[in-house]
Amino acid sequence: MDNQGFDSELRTYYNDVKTQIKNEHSEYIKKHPELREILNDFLSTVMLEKPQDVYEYAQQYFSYFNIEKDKILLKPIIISGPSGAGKGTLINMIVQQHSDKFQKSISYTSRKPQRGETHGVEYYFVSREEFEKEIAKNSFLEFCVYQGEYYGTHKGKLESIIQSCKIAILEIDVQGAKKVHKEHPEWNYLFLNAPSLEELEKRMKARGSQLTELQIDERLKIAIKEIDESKKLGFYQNLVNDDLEECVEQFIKIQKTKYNDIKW
Ligand SMILES: Nc1ncnc2c1ncn2[C@@H]1O[C@H](COP(=O)(O)OP(=O)(O)OP(=O)(O)O)[C@@H](O)[C@H]1O
Repeated sequence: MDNQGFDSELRTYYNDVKTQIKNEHSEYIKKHPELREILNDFLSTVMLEKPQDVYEYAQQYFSYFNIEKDKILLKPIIISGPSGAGKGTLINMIVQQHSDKFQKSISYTSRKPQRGETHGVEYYFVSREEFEKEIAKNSFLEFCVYQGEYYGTHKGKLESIIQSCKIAILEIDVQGAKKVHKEHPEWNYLFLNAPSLEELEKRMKARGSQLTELQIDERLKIAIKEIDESKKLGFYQNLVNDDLEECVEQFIKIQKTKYNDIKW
């Protein structure tokens, strides 16, 4: 390439950056002799076995490093259900009572925190720009726009729950769950409902945040649609939240049958 057009100051700058990166890299390699070992071993076995599909071979070869002795990675649970069914209440109760087994997956959102909300508790509150950067990096398992704001499940955050050997619980609406199911049909999907539409309406009205009659009507219409669609999808296990204590018990009973390789 002809470098003559380069401004000399810019060239010096680039050279400095290049040297700096080179130094950083060699320092890192010096600190991690295992890197050379791993790569040498990998190349040697590739030369030895000469696989047809090197990508597939590499995937299998390196998956060995994920296996920690006795470490059991548990499938997440996706909970959907109409507004007012008690998803949030149920999840909080489960996580409080069984903190050794379950952990709530906290979503990212671009909306501003409301009074009393804390970053990392209700949501990870990020700016719209940060959220969009993460979308570009394909960091979300699923995301949606609700009332003009982004909401999504960050793969990295979810992975760290899975790696801690806990069952991650994700609250995701039916549309989001549909997307996740396409990628992970083996995960567990639970549809929580109130015992009746009347009870659903009662709970919506009883909630702190005052909803207008119109908003409640709107939510009930969406609820009917969601209940209908959940039945058609066929991958949900149904759970009715009538008495909360009983619902928690029922939830645990279901999970005992699904996760029988852990101590209950
Ligand atoms: N078993 C129950 N019996 C009576 N009330 C309940 C029960 N479970 C939850 N509730 C109440 O119903 C209301 C809605 O609960 P919650 O906010 O957990 O619902 P949600 O499904 O998470 O709704 P949204 O999707 O709108 O956030 C709350 O006031 C909660 O205290």
